Amino acid sequence: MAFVKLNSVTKFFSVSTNNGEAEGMTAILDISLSIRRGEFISIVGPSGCGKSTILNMIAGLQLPTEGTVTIDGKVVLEPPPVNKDELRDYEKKYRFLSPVYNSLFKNKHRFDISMVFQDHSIYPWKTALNNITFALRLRGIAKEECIVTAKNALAAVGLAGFENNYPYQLSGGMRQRVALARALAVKSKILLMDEPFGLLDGFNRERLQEDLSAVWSKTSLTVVYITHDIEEAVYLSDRVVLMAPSPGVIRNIIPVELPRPRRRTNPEFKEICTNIQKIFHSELTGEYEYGVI
Ligand SMILES: Nc1ncnc2c1ncn2[C@@H]1O[C@H](COP(=O)(O)OP(=O)(O)OP(=O)(O)O)[C@@H](O)[C@H]1O
Repeated sequence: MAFVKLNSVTKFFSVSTNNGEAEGMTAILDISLSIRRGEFISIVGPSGCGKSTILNMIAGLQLPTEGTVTIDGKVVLEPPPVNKDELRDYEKKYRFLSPVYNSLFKNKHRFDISMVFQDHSIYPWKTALNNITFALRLRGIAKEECIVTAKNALAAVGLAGFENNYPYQLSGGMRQRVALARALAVKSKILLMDEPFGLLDGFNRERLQEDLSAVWSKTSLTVVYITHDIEEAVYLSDRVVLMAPSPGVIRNIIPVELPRPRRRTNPEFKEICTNIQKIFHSELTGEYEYGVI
């Protein structure tokens, strides 16, 4: 059964032209996608095809223009009402979007989602440990438990011994590990990752992919992962969703049925990567680089 579901979702943005007139653009058109609980799914596609827009709608940060996004059968975000009284109820209903409200309304329904972005988004004035304990404290967890959980999360991503380092005392890869540790520590059910390793060098990126895959295998976390890197998508995912632009649509969904941990040198692994590249070659025109779209 689908855990995260996009039902015929279209997203339309209005933008202003050079002469100040409003103009519309359809970022994604009629997208349907069902993601199983505990599944690791990657969305791959050229720049501007709507990958981040999909992630934002799952997170409840953007509202679909048409269609719905549901998590566990519940609509993530409904259009705001025009009537003032109804608006008050609407705001109450969607308080879960703020972690502070999450801790205040623990027993109310909420969608447990963590996000990791390309720029690590960790607080520069807090140590690695305190970046994580802060997120846990917001969820109403007791101080002592926060410290234990944060230490374990840092150890899980290879940062034991760096608890008291500030972000400026860590490398880019280590900072991204802190962001990953924070996302894992809060024990959300869904992890949304928007090109999280995109700024790292090849060596660091591969190490982080391996660690993410190992950590994910031990959880029941549902992951939606955005990348431009086909090899990365095949390494990490149960299924790879291929998108095409203008407007953004799903072209193909490719299952990756290889045992884990995966080996990039495995001929079957390479074959899947090559097949996906072929699909892109046949679908798209324009600039194309080996392995990265
Ligand atoms: N708030 C917005 N207002 C107007 N247009 C937007 C807005 N957000 C996104 N778009 C447009 O929607 C389209 C899809 O954007 P989106 O960021 O989802 O693409 P993407 O596939 O994630 O791109 P990239 O790989 O470059 O990050 C783009 O053409 C973008 O310009």
